[in-house]
Amino acid sequence: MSKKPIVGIVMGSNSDWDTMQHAAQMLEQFGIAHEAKVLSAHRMPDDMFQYAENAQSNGLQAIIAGAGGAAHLPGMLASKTIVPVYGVPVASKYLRGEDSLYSIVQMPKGIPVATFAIGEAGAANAALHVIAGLALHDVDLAKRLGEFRAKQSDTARSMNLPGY
Ligand SMILES: Nc1c(C(=O)O)ncn1[C@@H]1O[C@H](COP(=O)(O)O)[C@@H](O)[C@H]1O
Repeated sequence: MSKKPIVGIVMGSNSDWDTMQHAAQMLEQFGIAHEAKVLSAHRMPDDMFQYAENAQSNGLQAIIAGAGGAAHLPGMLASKTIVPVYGVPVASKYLRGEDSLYSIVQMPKGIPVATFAIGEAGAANAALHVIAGLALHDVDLAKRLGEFRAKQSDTARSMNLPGY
């Protein structure tokens, strides 16, 4: 994307990309300029702090942060920026992402992270939620989001069950 990113997608490891690419695809589909990078609170804390500190001045309006296991990345980002953080729990190897979910969702009062479902649906929905926020001030985007929803309804209406 050549336009200046307004949404940052970050994740603790490149092993999270299978999940987080669904956020990127959704933003791409709606033409929202974004960036995607690996950023770990645990493995590169100084980089993570710098990213959060510069997020607002760099023009980011939302950060979608995915992490698995001891998923501190979204919460630590939120503690260093007032740009809204949308957390995506990535499914972990041993606890299937329940650890990621609880790590992200149980933020202390005062430092919010909007937390989504574990995995692919959570990543896509985080992007859709960001898009919905942007659409409040963008008539064309609102129209396209409405069309997306209508198409989804049509697909659901046309679902048949074998024998019924
Ligand atoms: N939860 C975090 C953080 C963090 O929160 O800073 N950094 C990496 N990780 C997670 O570790 C998992 C395993 O990472 P590797 O696959 O690289 O071993 C990933 O799901 C990543 O998000």
